[in-house]
Amino acid sequence: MSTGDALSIRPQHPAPRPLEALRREFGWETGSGHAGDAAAFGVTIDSRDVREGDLYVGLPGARRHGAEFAAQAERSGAVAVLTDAAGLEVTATQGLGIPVFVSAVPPRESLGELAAAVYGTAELPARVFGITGTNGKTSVVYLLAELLRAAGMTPGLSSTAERRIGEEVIVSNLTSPEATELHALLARMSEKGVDAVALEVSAHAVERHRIDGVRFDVVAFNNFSQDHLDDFGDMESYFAAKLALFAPEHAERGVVVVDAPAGQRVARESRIPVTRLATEYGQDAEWHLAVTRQSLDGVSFVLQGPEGAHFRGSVPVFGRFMAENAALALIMLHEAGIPLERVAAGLDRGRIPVYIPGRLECMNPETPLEAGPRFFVDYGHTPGAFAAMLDALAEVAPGRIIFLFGADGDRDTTKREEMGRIAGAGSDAVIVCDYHPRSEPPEAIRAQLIAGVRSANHARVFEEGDPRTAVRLAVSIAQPGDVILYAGPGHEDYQEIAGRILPYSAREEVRGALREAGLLP
Ligand SMILES: CC(=O)N[C@H]1[C@@H](OP(=O)(O)OP(=O)(O)OC[C@H]2O[C@@H](n3ccc(=O)[nH]c3=O)[C@H](O)[C@@H]2O)O[C@H](CO)[C@@H](O)[C@@H]1O[C@H](C)C(=O)N[C@@H](C)C(=O)N[C@H](CCC(=O)O)C(=O)O
Ligand SMILES: Nc1ncnc2c1ncn2[C@@H]1O[C@H](COP(=O)(O)OP(=O)(O)OP(=O)(O)O)[C@@H](O)[C@H]1O
Repeated sequence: MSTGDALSIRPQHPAPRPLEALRREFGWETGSGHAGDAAAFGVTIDSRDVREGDLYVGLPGARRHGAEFAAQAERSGAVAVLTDAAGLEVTATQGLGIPVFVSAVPPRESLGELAAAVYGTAELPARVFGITGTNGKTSVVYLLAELLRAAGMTPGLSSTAERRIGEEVIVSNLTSPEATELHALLARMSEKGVDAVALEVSAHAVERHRIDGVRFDVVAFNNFSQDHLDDFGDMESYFAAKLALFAPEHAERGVVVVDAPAGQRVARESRIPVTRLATEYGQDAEWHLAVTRQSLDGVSFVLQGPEGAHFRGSVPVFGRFMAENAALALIMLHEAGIPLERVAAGLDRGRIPVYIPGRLECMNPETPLEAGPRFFVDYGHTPGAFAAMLDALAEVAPGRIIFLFGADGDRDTTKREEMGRIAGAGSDAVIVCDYHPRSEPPEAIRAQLIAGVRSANHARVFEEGDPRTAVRLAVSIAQPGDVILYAGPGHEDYQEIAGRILPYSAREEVRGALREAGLLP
């Protein structure tokens, strides 16, 4: 079941929270109206997501003040508004019939605790797992869910691709939901008997109080490389936002991949106890991972930890880093007191049957390599992800590598040349197409990417703005045994061009192109 157009998943049986009690607990002033004996059943910061009985929180934003939407929230059933002093002024002219409360501290700073109070999620019976890092968070979340299922548990998850509780699914627009959405989701998970929750935690989420009010049993850090410099300004601030997750106010304990200096620094500077994973035996760590076999169809590994803890298994997705993602997820379970033997008992010879939507997803796994190319669709959009994927492919690709990609408009522009350079250095042919140009001229974005590719002075470069044509061009130049990797769109089903959201599914397009070429039935 999908939840249609709703912006958030809500509990079906919310308890009433008297407004006056909330007002006193959080120390709000009454700006206008009276709480009376009204009660809130939910809380949201988005007027478009208001349900009957909600407390609407009008936050200042980059473009608008949320208080501007208070009247709209009232029309949709909000029973009260919470805002700041500036927001109170904004509401003064709206003729509201519901009370307006004013918080002395910026309301965002207490949003997590407020949402936990409204939805009753401050103490959860479920174990909660969180993963942060630049690349691979979504993959780790799906692996966690699969391993928890194997251990006999009922997982719920929140990732860039979707929020999921069993068959109840909502497509996400943020990697990490706002606190109000997150606590509503957790409340619904509790209703559905979820006993383990896997959450992707972006740096934005830590910095913008989106995870406040959640107590993680185990958090993990996998890797760190350039991304989001448009938001964080520099790498140190971006790093600091991720490191801040490793603090007692957020989590009990942590797991850190220490192959690279960033991970070693997280392990050193963490304010909670951490255990370390290394993929090199020389590296000082409690856990070590060794890849034992790999092919285009997946990777097998052995994981060894303290006091004889070990796991031998495989993942049906290629790349050493996928083994690392799986190892990280396994250690997180171990740290939460779920024995690896219990996980193994729920699997067939250690095979983790994970499906990660749009992450190195092979669109034609049945095509014999001697009959045609294999086409993968991926969500990678950072230099770090490109390097990891292309290094991994270099180890397993039987033929040439054809790399198809574009880059986000209106987002971190400084990573484009490096993405192009890595694409050029690691592939035999590169096709540069459009991704989400947004308000930028698409040809200017392509030119930056192509300059990067040419700086590697290696691959053949094709420019084809229309991704539908680019996909077909890739199929037409590929030979049996070649691998085509289309990085960027992953699971997405839209393209954002000049303020318009247009339907576009890379996966559907690739399937169509493969069918036209006789490579899919
Ligand atoms: C650039 C940015 O961070 N924008 C976020 C921000 O929007 P804003 O400040 O521009 O908000 P605004 O449009 O001025 O509106 C102000 C307030 O009015 C409310 N509003 C607005 C319009 C309306 O009709 N009704 C209404 O209630 C909004 O909910 C908001 O609370 O506040 C919104 C509500 O809190 C966020 O949803 C929105 O995230 C956008 C969608 C976004 O793309 N954020 C990115 C940067 C992000 O968070 N990314 C990370 C990392 C992803 C990764 O690692 O790959 C993530 O976790 O997703
Ligand atoms: N451990 C890893 N190290 C480096 N790259 C990885 C790793 N795991 C996955 N990747 C690459 O990064 C891409 C994005 O992976 P994934 O979506 O899991 O990351 P993410 O951190 O969730 O990113 P986002 O928050 O933008 O969704 C993958 O498709 C793959 O190309």
